[in-house]
Amino acid sequence: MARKFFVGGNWKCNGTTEEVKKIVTTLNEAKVPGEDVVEVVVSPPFVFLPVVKSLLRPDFHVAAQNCWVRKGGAYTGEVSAEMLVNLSIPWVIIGHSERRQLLNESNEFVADKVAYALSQGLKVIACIGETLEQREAGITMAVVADQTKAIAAKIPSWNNVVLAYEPVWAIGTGKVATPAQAQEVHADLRKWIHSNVSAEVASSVRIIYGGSVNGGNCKELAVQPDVDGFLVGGASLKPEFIDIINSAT
Ligand SMILES: O=C(COP(=O)(O)O)NO
Repeated sequence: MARKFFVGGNWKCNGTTEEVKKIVTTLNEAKVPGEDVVEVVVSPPFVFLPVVKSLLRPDFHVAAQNCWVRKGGAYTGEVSAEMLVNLSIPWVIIGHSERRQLLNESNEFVADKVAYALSQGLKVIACIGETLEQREAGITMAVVADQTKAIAAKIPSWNNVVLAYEPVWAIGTGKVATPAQAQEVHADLRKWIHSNVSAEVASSVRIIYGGSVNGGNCKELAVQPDVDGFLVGGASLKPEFIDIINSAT
């Protein structure tokens, strides 16, 4: 089954109003393939979601970088899925490794968040990935399978889920996974989904790669059969993000 290429831009905790407006101008002026070829979703910090959404070209979409695990209420500092829906924000990134590590978000907690966000009608970029220690210990597949299993156990459908494999050792380090490393994990993840979810989901779910993707390395990654796109951090704040979008296969 042909899977539409997906390019996400995770702006993380960066930007001012002026800076995000400049990025949006660059995106709006970019010459890129149509939505039938590549799905582009940019993810500014919460505070800039309304302004980015109001200025962004209609064929690109926005995501929040997180949302709360249940209905809003006495949860100081949190942003609920309902609030994102109210702002017509269609996507949300959940389980990014920076949150798993810095805020101790467990596999279960991430899975509950994915399930709740889907239940409110959001589309989810669900992040998984192993640490350098886990890779060096040879347990990469066990770790990402556990992370995926927790999510699979809690969601009724994968229709609105994009799975982002982001090896922690490649995030922000400039040490991108080789095409072979990325393809190996993506293929194993698709096999795991085939055996534990369904053949249909395995062939249709997009598995995207994140971790030091840039304009120079995106093409050799994009041609890998089980790499369906990217979740880009640092480079999504730069004009080279357009090159990454244009690497869509
Ligand atoms: O965290 C990342 C990747 O970040 P970098 O591209 O800066 O490695 N995506 O969500």
